[in-house]
Amino acid sequence: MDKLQVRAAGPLAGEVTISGAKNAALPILMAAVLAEDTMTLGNVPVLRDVNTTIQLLRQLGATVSDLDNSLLTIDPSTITTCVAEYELVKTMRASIMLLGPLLAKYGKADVSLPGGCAIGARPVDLHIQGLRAMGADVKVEEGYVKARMNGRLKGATILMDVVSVTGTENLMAAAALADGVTYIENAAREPEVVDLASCLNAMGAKISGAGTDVIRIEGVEKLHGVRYDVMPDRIETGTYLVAAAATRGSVVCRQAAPETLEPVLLKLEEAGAVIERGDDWISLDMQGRQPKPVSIKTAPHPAFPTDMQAQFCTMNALSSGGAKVTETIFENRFMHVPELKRMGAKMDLEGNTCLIQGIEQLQGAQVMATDLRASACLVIAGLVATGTTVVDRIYHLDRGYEQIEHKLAGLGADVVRVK
Ligand SMILES: CC(=O)N[C@H]1[C@@H](OP(=O)(O)OP(=O)(O)OC[C@H]2O[C@@H](n3ccc(=O)[nH]c3=O)[C@H](O)[C@@H]2O)O[C@H](CO)[C@@H](O)[C@@H]1O
Ligand SMILES: C=C(OP(=O)(O)O)C(=O)O
Repeated sequence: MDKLQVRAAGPLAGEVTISGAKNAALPILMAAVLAEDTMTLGNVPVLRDVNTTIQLLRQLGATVSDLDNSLLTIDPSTITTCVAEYELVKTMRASIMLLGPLLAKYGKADVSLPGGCAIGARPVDLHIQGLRAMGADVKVEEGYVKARMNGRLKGATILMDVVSVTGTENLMAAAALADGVTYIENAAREPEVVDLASCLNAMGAKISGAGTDVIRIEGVEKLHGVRYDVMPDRIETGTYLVAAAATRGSVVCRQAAPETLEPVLLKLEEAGAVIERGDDWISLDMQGRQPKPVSIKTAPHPAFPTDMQAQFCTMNALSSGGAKVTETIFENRFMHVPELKRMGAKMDLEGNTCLIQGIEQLQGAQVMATDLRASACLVIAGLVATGTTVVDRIYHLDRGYEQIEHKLAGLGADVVRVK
């Protein structure tokens, strides 16, 4: 199993090119199922989750090219089965986003239940309720969500009890081919929802309101293939910005989307970073200063993203004072805290809040990555720790960060992958 060996090498400095967003690429790849002909997707990140999605689509019978220079073609017209098997689904929760598109296009879908994961139970009840509201017969049997619809789904008004990103995406994609108008109320407003809506609209869908909490989808009979470029990854961008801040360094993120990252940039400024932004770049400069503590509370967009919480825990652990980090989205997303404590961090959990007292330096240790962003926060910790930090189980990291060791090395970090 691969590990990352990290040693402190001073402040990070330089430029890093941001990849396409995992959380936009995955729903867009799954929504390709809705097209009548070939989709050509650009800026697709080379990630384990993208690879899993390619395998899932091929298992359905779709003709999918190999990922070449961030380009991927998907011809869904060769699909022969609507079953997404457990073996692949269990490795990636986002597989549930095949449910809506398969059901809308073929009238049936059997998608394995993804199960719980390290950060929380993550039920899919809202996905199921929404499809039922559109007239589908949906059962959970033998570990599978089995959905059936005779004819087209029917437009409906769906009120989401909880703001759900993939729930909104699944239902929006399904409604694109429904008969009539669907309203999704209390919809997720994340930029990745907007990117999926833009892709669907380019395919011929009639979606308005994406990015607000009410999305209107006027169903159409058919969608066609298009060429579409996936948006930049705001969480990858935020991770490199925090890595630079924690090391008291500087970084320029190229091919980024600053407008998708406002809550993170504001908190980095509060930490003392000098931030500048252009159309597609963001720079951060700590001018050698130790980060100031910043308290955060995660919540749905446009508030502070849960996917940046772990990285901010590390930055606060190295800050000049005390901070409070509150997680409101996932019930178990502090698995990194005991690992950071093994590196000498001063932090304590009280319910869904982590109380952190910053110190000057952490100590290298062997640590275990438990989920994607927890892994990233441990790598950042290693960049400023004495001695060597070995981060185990980095297959989590490979789900969401393209070539992290090469990108960090480009910024002057001493990070090596060991087999
Ligand atoms: C592939 C992808 O885009 N993943 C992102 C997506 O995950 P994902 O879409 O799975 O997360 P959700 O937005 O659905 O989860 C938000 C909350 O809603 C709850 N919930 C969700 C669905 C449901 O049917 N019932 C229910 O109760 C969840 O348990 C959680 O407490 O948004 C999360 C929150 O921004 C991010 O951390 C993930 O990186
Ligand atoms: C939790 C995440 O992803 P997923 O929903 O794919 O598990 C994440 O990207 O931080």
